Amino acid sequence: RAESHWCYQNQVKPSNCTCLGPDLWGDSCQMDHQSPINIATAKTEVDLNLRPFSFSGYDKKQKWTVQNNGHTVMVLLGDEATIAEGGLAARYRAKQLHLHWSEVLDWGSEHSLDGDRFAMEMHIVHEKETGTSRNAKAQDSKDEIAVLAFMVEAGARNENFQPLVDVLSNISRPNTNTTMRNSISLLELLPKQEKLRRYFRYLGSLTTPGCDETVVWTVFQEPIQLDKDQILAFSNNLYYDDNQKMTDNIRPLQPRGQRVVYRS
Ligand SMILES: Nc1nc(-c2ccc(Cl)c(S(N)(=O)=O)c2)cs1
Ligand SMILES: [Zn+2]
Repeated sequence: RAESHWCYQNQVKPSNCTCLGPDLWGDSCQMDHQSPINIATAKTEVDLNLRPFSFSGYDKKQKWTVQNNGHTVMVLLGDEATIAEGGLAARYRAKQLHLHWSEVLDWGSEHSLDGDRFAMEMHIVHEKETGTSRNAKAQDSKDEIAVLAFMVEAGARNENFQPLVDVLSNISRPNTNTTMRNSISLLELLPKQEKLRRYFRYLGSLTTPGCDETVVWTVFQEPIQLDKDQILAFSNNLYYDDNQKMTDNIRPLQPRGQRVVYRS
């Protein structure tokens, strides 16, 4: 029997075991420092080391490759942008950004803040810059990956996202790629920089298999705004496979356990 691939709950068909839903994900997915989690803001602890981030190359306008990989829409960021500070132990290089979403506008984020969920959640995935020496490549450190997570809420139209929204119809089918016509910079996709001083920090995992517990998470308090049509464009143009719309590509909340969530 062909190896069943992982999928989200709404893709699991009782008829035949087409794919493995979140309860059946393997690798590290059943361990106890997993993501996403609900962030109970009153229980977070201030950490004065959580200084503002310094963004380098985030202002560079790029024409990015965008792909539908069967689980999300992923923008390949070409190793040109890095982050440092922000309480991180090293500089991290931006590799890709992708999103999670729903057609239900208060259901589409992976993390929740005091139980509130948002229309979407955008993840910018970075890898730790290691020194040139080989032994610095500790692949299994708890902070090998740094993800910057931004909530997206329905509100004003966001012209900066339109170049991405416009190409979604070109990559409706899984395993298709396209290039964004207009070039935009990462910085233009984010809330204004002065709003990025307030964020939450905890150690967790990838929210997709193998769920490696190697992610230092940053969840920003300030949401990005897109208008309803822009948000719904993701569910209406993208497909998991031949006949199922890509929507609700969100992992269920995981137990926080004894982990402390810090705030800047
Ligand atoms: N093939 C795919 N990979 C991902 C992915 C990869 C790395 C990371 Cl870090 C993440 S997440 N959601 O934890 O930010 C998702 C999604 S779909
Ligand atoms: Zn993600």
